[in-house]
Amino acid sequence: RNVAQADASLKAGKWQRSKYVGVSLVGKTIAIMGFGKVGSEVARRAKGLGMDVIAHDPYAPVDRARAIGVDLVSFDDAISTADFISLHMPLTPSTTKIFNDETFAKMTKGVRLINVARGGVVDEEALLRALDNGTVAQAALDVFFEEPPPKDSKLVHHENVTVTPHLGASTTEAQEGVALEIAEAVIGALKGELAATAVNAPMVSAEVLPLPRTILLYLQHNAHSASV
Ligand SMILES: NC(=O)C1=CN([C@@H]2O[C@H](COP(=O)(O)OP(=O)(O)OC[C@H]3O[C@@H](n4cnc5c(N)ncnc54)[C@H](O)[C@@H]3O)[C@@H](O)[C@H]2O)C=CC1
Ligand SMILES: O=C(O)C(=O)COP(=O)(O)O
Repeated sequence: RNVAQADASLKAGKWQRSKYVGVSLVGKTIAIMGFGKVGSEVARRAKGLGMDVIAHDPYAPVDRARAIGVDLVSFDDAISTADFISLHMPLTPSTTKIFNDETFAKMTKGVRLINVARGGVVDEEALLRALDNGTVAQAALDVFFEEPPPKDSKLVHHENVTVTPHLGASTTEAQEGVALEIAEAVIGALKGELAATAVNAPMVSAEVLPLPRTILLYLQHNAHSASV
């Protein structure tokens, strides 16, 4: 129902019921691009709203998708059949600007795009063109190529775009969860346990590689620095 725009309109003293007619989700197809922790939870909720859910993820296990009634499909099949496309893949060299003029051209006219992953997976200039030519009817963006985006960003000010300032993980509960997870990981690492969630460390325990922990951490840190 265009809640954000309708809220701003009513607060500005207007009563525009016909302007803010929305679309139903029941029976619509949503493509989840990236079927990991967030994507699979979005899929569960979309199912609950009566949507048909398809997903694209080159690495997701088929049985995990099947268990919640989701079909894993190719990138092109996902974007060309969906009414809604929700992005949940990481930003990597192969996903950078994966949504561009060429891929927008394959989408159903009037598709709605949600990006709560990373701004860099979308070519923002191409998204503006797709919004202006009606390929994308509406976009909801939580993330931007540059954060914060420039004050005069045409995307931010576009009437068919709803924006939030990178609030995807911003609930009291989620932030407590993150704090606890980090504290537990640090305690575990200092005890010499495997650092299962470290992005810059090999999964080798202190027993296997018998070096003092401080030297291990130093080596792990510098291995990462050397590789970026
Ligand atoms: N807006 C926000 O505040 C937040 C944003 N994020 C973003 O959302 C992303 C997803 O988060 P999680 O689900 O926790 O990560 P995750 O690692 O559990 O899931 C990412 C999934 O994307 C898949 N993937 C990798 N390359 C792909 C490709 N080329 N095409 C399709 N799928 C691909 C992976 O196989 C994996 O299943 C994160 O990388 C992060 O950038 C995450 C949390 C909060
Ligand atoms: O966890 C993520 O990937 C997020 O995007 C959340 O953002 P933050 O870590 O709160 O800056």
